[in-house]
Amino acid sequence: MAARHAILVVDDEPDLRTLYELSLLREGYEVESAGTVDDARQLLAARRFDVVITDMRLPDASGMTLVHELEASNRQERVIVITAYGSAENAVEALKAGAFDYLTKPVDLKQFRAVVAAAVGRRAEGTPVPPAAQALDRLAGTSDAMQRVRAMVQKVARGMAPVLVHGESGTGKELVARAIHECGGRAAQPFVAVNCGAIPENLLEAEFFGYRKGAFTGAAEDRPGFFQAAQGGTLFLDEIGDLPLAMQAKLLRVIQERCVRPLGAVQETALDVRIVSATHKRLVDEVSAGQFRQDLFYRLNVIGIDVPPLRDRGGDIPLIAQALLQRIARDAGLPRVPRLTPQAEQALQRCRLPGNVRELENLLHRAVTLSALDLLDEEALGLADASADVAGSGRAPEPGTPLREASVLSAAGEPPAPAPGAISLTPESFRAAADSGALPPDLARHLDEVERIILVRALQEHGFNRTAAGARLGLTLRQMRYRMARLGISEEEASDDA
Ligand SMILES: Nc1ncnc2c1ncn2[C@@H]1O[C@H](COP(=O)(O)OP(=O)(O)OP(=O)(O)O)[C@@H](O)[C@H]1O
Repeated sequence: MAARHAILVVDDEPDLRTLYELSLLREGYEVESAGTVDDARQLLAARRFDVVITDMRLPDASGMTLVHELEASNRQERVIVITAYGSAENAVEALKAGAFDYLTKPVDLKQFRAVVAAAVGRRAEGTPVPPAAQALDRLAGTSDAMQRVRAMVQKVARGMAPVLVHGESGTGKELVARAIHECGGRAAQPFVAVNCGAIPENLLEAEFFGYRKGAFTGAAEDRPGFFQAAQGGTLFLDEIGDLPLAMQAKLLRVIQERCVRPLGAVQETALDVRIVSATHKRLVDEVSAGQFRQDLFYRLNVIGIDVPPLRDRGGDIPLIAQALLQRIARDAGLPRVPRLTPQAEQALQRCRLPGNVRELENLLHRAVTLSALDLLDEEALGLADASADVAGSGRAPEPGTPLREASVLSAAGEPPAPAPGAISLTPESFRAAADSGALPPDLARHLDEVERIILVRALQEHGFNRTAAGARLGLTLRQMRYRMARLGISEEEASDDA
């Protein structure tokens, strides 16, 4: 039986009030009820509740008034609003104003119990959770933009409202999503991150919703999908803009109905999952172009958080670099955390980093790997010649002058690129590269770097047309997009393709 959490029910219809009360009492909650906003105010003035469940339409005022008042007075109560069928705008407005969650009339009692349990349950579980401050601290930077992002994270973490994080590749969208999860009441529950652009189209349903043994050829056993895996926690849908239209419709249904039916199953399972999605695309444009469902956009984008590109917060680079170096040193088991010389910090701030923080991270990783020194200068970063490459200039790189890329390649033991133009990497040149020079201390990262260089070069050769660059490398557009996203290659330059 649930702990004695106190719930206030506000509804002017006596029958409904009784229905909610009975249902809650049966779950072991302590319940009080009110028929008007004014009655509710009096009860709230006399004591604290854990949850307030309020109808939107009340005789003396709107349920929104209560949401606003509780929010303004910093009360701890979580508010669940009950909206009329088909009034999604009200639900969105309530979530934006700080409501924890909403239910639509006619209220399904199973869902009602699940939403109330979510509102009170997580607090009671007592599982140790990482302190919220840690999650926020991982988002380094003191710029106004980052402070705004952190404030938003803290604000939205408390509720269930779907959040859409927007920003260029590598800006830290996933870090923001994790911070939302860790700062909220779901921190002790799973955080499941899914790259929507990376899953082959024919597997999407099975991966998202799971399947039962025998549902299709090869389904040898029952398997839960991402939704089931995220039960009680957060599902992070990265690159949501890459989801094919047919799958968007299915996703919308699951989000609306809050239950999922695995392939081959008869029964649906109720879901308690918070959705945070991310995209580098302007989804509004995708909606106009008919590439993204408007109704799904509306569902996902209840709260929007914009993570600005690194060039717009260049002043944060030293702090972010320091945080990244700490992590790199820890992962590599280094006895001391390498530092940057002031000149190296300045060079980094002048540097064009289209791949944003991920590119900065790769660059530092490379420097730490290749330099035995604790103090990293411009040369160690491969930026000695890059001083003219001004951050924020918005200039496209000169064709054939991928400064950093060329320096990596030679550092990794391959002959430097003859600029301009591409090198054809024959099996022999691979062999030569692999045979000469030091063995990489981290093969996966080394291969990532090589892949990145090749992709960037192909993109440059093909005027940043991803389709053509992909075709040149034997990759489909989908594979190309995924690889670019994974390696933090800016889509900004590449987005003008056919
Ligand atoms: N403000 C920051 N402080 C410290 N590290 C950061 C910050 N922002 C991002 N990072 C780090 O940069 C890397 C890229 O971040 P993340 O994966 O969150 O970006 P993303 O926008 O989700 O990328 P993509 O669009 O390619 O999925 C990660 O290693 C992350 O930890």
